[in-house]
Amino acid sequence: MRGKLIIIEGGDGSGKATQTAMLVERLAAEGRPVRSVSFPDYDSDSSALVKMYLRGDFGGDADGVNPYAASAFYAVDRFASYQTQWKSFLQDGGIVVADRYTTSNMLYQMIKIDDAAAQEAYLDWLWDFEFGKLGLPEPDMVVLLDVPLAVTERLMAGRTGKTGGRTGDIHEKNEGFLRKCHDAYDVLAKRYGWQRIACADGLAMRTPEAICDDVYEAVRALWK
Ligand SMILES: Nc1ncnc2c1ncn2[C@@H]1O[C@H](COP(=O)(O)OP(=O)(O)O)[C@@H](O)[C@H]1O
Ligand SMILES: Cc1cn([C@H]2C[C@H](O)[C@@H](COP(=O)(O)OP(=O)(O)O)O2)c(=O)[nH]c1=O
Repeated sequence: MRGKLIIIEGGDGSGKATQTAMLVERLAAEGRPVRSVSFPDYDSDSSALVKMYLRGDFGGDADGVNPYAASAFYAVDRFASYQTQWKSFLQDGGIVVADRYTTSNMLYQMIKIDDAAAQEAYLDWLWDFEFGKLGLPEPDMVVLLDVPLAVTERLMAGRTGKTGGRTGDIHEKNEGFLRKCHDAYDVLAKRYGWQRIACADGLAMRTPEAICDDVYEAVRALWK
């Protein structure tokens, strides 16, 4: 029987890597077969075009890079990861916890499009492309780490990019991007029924443990 695919989604620095690791640890402690994956898969050659994109090789302004092309770079990176690393694990009943997934394309690429009807068309295309045409598995649950914009900005200060650019990737350079992302959360969380987890109390982050408790509670519904 197929296992479960759980996505941990959120803005840059929202705690995805932290919560992914904590959730995996908790599920493993219950004796469940579980592993994590992370996208982009920077360790794999399949992320080459994503790295070129984030470095600015197709243009230093992310808004100027065709969202369909950029989506395809990330989607084929996921395809390579799925086929070579975790397809059989999931199909044999394993639980896969993913730090980012198709949901990140929904967020970061959709916001390059201004027109609402064109955004809808993009989302429909993306769903069909990744889950239909490429045959990637649809998530069983998407957990959105909900961090207010002001808190995100504070957390991100001082972080450096992972893709080799001295000042971070082209998304991080684009200030408007962060705000647009937060606005898009609402739309996407409602449209796709994502589980929102409040990660801050006012301007302060809640502890990773408190957030993990809420993530775990949400995820438990998958086995009820
Ligand atoms: N609940 C939290 N409160 C304070 N700091 C946190 C919390 N969760 C994560 N962090 C820290 O914030 C930074 C970004 O976290 P990380 O899990 O790498 O986020 P992401 O994967 O979303 O970029 C790290 O330095 C991490 O230790
Ligand atoms: C996985 C994925 C990431 N992205 C974007 C989100 C980030 O801005 C960028 C790099 O992802 P990531 O390295 O996870 O960013 P960060 O560590 O800054 O949180 O790629 C997409 O646009 N589509 C995708 O499918």
